[in-house]
Amino acid sequence: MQKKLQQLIELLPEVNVIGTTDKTVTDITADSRVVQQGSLFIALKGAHVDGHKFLGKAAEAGAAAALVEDVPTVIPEGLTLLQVKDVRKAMEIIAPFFFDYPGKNMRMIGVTGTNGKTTSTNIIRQVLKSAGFKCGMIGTINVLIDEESIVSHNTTPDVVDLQKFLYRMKEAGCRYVVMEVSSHALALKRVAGIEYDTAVLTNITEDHLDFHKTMEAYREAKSLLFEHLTDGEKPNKTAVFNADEPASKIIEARTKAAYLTYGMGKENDIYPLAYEVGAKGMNLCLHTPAGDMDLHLNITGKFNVYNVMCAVGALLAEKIDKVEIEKVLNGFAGVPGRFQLVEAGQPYTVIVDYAHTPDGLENVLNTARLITKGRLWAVFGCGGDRDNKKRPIMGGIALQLADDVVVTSDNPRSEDPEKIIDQIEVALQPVPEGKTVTRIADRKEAIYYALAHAGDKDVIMIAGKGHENYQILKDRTIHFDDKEVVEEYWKGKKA
Ligand SMILES: CC(=O)N[C@H]1[C@@H](OP(=O)(O)OP(=O)(O)OC[C@H]2O[C@@H](n3ccc(=O)[nH]c3=O)[C@H](O)[C@@H]2O)O[C@H](CO)[C@@H](O)[C@@H]1O[C@H](C)C(=O)N[C@@H](C)C(=O)N[C@H](CCC(=O)O)C(=O)O
Ligand SMILES: Nc1ncnc2c1ncn2[C@@H]1O[C@H](COP(=O)(O)OP(=O)(O)OP(=O)(O)O)[C@@H](O)[C@H]1O
Ligand SMILES: N[C@H](CCC[C@H](N)C(=O)O)C(=O)O
Ligand SMILES: [Mg+2]
Repeated sequence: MQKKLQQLIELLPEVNVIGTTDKTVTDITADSRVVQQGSLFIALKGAHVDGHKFLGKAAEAGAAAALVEDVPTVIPEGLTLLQVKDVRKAMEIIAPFFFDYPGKNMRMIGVTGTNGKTTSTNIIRQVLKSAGFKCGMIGTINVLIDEESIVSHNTTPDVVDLQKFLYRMKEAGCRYVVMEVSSHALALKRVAGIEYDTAVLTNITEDHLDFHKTMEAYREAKSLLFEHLTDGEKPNKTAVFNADEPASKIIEARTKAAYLTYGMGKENDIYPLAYEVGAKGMNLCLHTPAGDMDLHLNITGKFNVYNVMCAVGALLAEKIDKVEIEKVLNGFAGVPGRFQLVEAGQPYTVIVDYAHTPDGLENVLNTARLITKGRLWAVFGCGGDRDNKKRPIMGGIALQLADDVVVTSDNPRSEDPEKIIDQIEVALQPVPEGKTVTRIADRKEAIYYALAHAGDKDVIMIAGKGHENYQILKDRTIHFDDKEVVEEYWKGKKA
């Protein structure tokens, strides 16, 4: 992929060019560490550092030009500067153009909502693959360029990385892309230049208020996916809504696209005729416009009934065969770290789950209660540098729904772990008779405590970090994996 620098300059309405323009741009990036010979380096002012600091490094690495807001006193030799008022706006224009708008050549399915995106997108991808389509996927755990897996840093990457991934997917022959579209991505326009074919809403519950400030602003960000669905040239757009999510009605009124609804009520296009939740799976009979589906799933919980309906909605919007959907759903093994049972030879049940929001925690504890014959344990914490309003709410939910609560650390990031726990603990008192609350900041010790004190019939829910194999501390990131901690404990016990 390459473009003449002059072509990029012509895209920008107001630009001050310093240096020669007769150059070829071979790549674009906002990270000086990956600049190659001929790259256009985009200097972004980030939350931690100003990308303008790295103009020298970019030039040394061979950058042909740089997109900047500020012109340095000493311009690195050989670097052409494109000075604009707003680098982010310019980047939203340049990135999709540079990669020839790859989203136009593939069917794009975007899934937004607070919880359930990773689960639903994984189901959708597996069905599309099984139906014979090469498929790209972008989400919290990984980016998949057909079968090639790349570990994710964000749920939805920034505009340049996103367009680069889409380009690689197009080159790999992908017919479909299914992606998680986070509210950050919508608010920060990371998805600029993408025209979706099918847009899906899971739910909107409390999270990310550090960023959006109010639930209304959070909903408005999610709404953008649907409001802009019919912009552009692609035909046959469909929105898929969770009718049990109150925000759906508001958003529905704002989209001009045709839509499908799913929910518990019979007035919806997709609804359950019956379901039965078990420890390791569930039976689900689903009414759909393509006929009833008889499903025997390896994932469980009412929240997963919603995720299945959401995925089925997207797949039917894409006119995928019902038989194919049923076949794949019946074999779907679940997503790592989502209600994942850990088998380490222990007498009780241990579940690792990614619940890091009040709604997520409530759902998984309610589901776990259905399969608990003894006491229900909740081991959890809350992430640092994230919405702190959710902390006492999650504390209250844990105390209400579990018998034994062990409050610990999640990813403390730059915050003091003890102070985060203080904010959760506000809601962990008074402790009702028959329940216990234990505070252990060290996550490994907290998990060990639950493992050492649980009875044979108990269920231990270790929530918040799911698939994550790291813990982000103030000064460093360490290897940490909830599942491994459980396995190590039991290995030691048996030795
Ligand atoms: C608050 C936020 O969104 N931050 C994102 C932002 O980072 P930042 O502003 O801190 O960047 P920075 O470190 O200050 O660097 C500024 C610029 O200098 C560049 N740089 C930096 C160092 C260097 O040596 N050379 C260099 O060029 C960086 O590449 C960057 O372009 O730009 C980075 C690169 O695109 C993102 O990875 C990063 O997401 C961080 C990791 C993050 O935690 N984001 C969360 C809040 C987020 O976006 N979450 C949503 C929702 C999650 C969900 O609910 O599923 C998501 O979509 O992930
Ligand atoms: N439909 C749902 N409704 C409520 N909670 C859910 C739902 N699906 C999953 N959960 C809970 O949320 C957790 C995260 O699920 P998942 O990873 O599918 O969501 P996500 O939207 O991708 O999350 P993230 O925004 O962090 O990427 C699960 O581990 C479970 O606890
Ligand atoms: N995508 C979410 C994941 C949170 C996971 C949890 N373990 C935490 O660190 O808070 C976020 O960045 O807010
Ligand atoms: Mg996700």
